[in-house]
Amino acid sequence: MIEVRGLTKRYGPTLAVDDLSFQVRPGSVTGFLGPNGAGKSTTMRMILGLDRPTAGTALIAGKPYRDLDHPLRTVGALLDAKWVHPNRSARSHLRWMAASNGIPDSRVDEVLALVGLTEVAGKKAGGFSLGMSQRLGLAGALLGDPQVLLFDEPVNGLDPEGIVWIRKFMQRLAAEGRTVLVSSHLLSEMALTAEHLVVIGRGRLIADTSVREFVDRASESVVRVRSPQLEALRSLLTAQGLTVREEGGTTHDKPSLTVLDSTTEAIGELAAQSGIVLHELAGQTGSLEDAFMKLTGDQVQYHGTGAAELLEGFRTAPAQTPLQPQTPPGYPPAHAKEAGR
Ligand SMILES: Nc1ncnc2c1ncn2[C@@H]1O[C@H](COP(=O)(O)OP(=O)(O)OP(=O)(O)O)[C@@H](O)[C@H]1O
Repeated sequence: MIEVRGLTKRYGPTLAVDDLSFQVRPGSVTGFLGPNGAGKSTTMRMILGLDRPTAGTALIAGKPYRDLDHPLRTVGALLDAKWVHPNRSARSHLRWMAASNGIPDSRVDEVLALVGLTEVAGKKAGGFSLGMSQRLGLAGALLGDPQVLLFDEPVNGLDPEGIVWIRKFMQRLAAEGRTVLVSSHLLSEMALTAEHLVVIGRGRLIADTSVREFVDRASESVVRVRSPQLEALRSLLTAQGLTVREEGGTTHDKPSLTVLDSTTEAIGELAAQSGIVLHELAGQTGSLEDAFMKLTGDQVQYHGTGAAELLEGFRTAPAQTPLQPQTPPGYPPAHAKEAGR
């Protein structure tokens, strides 16, 4: 279990994380979703004791990271997969990590097998592809067999095969009863990976909801309707206060109306009462972006930005910048304590 309460981080004039509260429960993958710069990495770094909050607390298994007796046995994290000594082999990298955390050597070969790196365990990690580096990072996160796992944009830059592998791996870890928090700026990826979503924008909580609910909101909202009496239908619907948009009307596509925030039942009955003939009446599965827009309208305005601008961040987000410092928890052991945090 991860519990974040009133978490706030200010970097000079930038409020990176703003009074954020949420819980991450065991047994399912929780997606931590937000556009680039929303504050996901900062939040994760505070949870992992790598950054000190300006206000608020982040607890893992009921304690701040710095108070954990065995950090690596409690929480594992994959922040930056390229954080390895390039001349070390995968096995010696993990052995060094295990030794400095009081974890028996035998666990190293177990985790190498878990992530499918046994055959290349003796090879220098510096020559690994991004996908292999991600697996090595995962092996490191799993060394202490922790119940809580955090992954920051784990599929960034991976090929489709690597993405599916990581996704299934995270789901398996959750199915074993672990608490899994995974950040992403991609709605579509999270819809496939996570069961629960914590959505943030500009450092603030926007939604804390199941993926199913999130998707349902999208599918409920839009109805497409065609009629030979399109103008009469449009007047009828707008008189009811509904938002109506005309679509199509090209040689390939007959004109239709898209009605927001209504149902096929309501529109069918209205049309029947007015004697309007319908040629098509279909509930449309809205995109996740539609659901996001619906869900965030007010909060987005609160931040003084348009929903479209925020969504633009989801669609055209540039590659993630590396985290600073690039140090996973437990490296070196009790480093947070030594730093006096
Ligand atoms: N060390 C730092 N010093 C100053 N500003 C920072 C620092 N780290 C993050 N920020 C700022 O805090 C805000 C949140 O950044 P953060 O990296 O947490 O967002 P994010 O959601 O993880 O996005 P990304 O996916 O791009 O990493 C941004 O405006 C960023 O520029």
